[in-house]
Amino acid sequence: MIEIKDLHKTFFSELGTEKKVFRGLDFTINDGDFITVIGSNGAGKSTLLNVLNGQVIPDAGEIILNGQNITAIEQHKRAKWISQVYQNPTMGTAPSMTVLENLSMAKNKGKRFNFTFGLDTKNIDFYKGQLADIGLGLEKQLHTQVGLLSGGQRQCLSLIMATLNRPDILLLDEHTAALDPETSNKILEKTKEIIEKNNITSLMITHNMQDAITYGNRLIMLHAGEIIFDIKGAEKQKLTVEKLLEMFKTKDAKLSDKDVF
Ligand SMILES: Nc1ncnc2c1ncn2[C@@H]1O[C@H](COP(=O)(O)OP(=O)(O)OP(=O)(O)O)[C@@H](O)[C@H]1O
Repeated sequence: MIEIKDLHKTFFSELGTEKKVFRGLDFTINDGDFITVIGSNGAGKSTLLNVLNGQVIPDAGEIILNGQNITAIEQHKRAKWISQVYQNPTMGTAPSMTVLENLSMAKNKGKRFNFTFGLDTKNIDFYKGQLADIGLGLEKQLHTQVGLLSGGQRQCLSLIMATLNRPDILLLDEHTAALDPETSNKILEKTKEIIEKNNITSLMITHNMQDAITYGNRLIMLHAGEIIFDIKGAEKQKLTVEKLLEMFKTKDAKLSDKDVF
């Protein structure tokens, strides 16, 4: 379980203007939740993920992971528990290394003397099976440099690398937004399969309303740093794109009366 308690975060631009992104957010993520996160531009979606992964340190508040306060734990140390796939396919993989080298590195993440473990040849069949499932031909390119792969192939690899050691939480920041619709669907279906099979607690940001409805057991709508809708289970299954768009229109009225701007 992850508890976010009374989270505050303000950014200052170079010109000194301030942007209060979170003003006391409370949010609990239950074990096994697969939460889709939607919301307007600048609502704080990526900042929420960055607070969880340790890239952004909150001004106040606490992040509690399975009872442990991890608020002050550095990003590279949290990587043991928290994995992320980014929107940009060039992030999350090492371009000058081969597919198999990248997978081997991910498998050994968190162990001492990573690189001396060398290639993880004993799991090659498993890797080939995972890569073949997605249908982008990667299983035949284990010895290809990752920098030469297509964006879709790199995202496929990033997803498999991020989930190899079953993280406590998987963060997906619009991880299929840069892909064509067919490739995006393939990666989303594989994402769902991996999450469900391994029961990985996950948050997925998307601007695609249909994907937000189709995937996951819970949907949150973030606006001006507040969760204005939190829809679960059977209620979520009844959602339609039209209904979500209607809900979007009520977003300003849903904000609490804290000092927003
Ligand atoms: N490192 C930073 N420095 C300054 N401002 C930042 C920083 N990170 C985020 N912000 C600002 O905080 C606000 C929230 O940003 P965030 O990226 O979390 O929004 P978002 O909901 O993910 O938006 P989008 O849908 O456009 O990606 C924005 O106004 C953004 O400009």
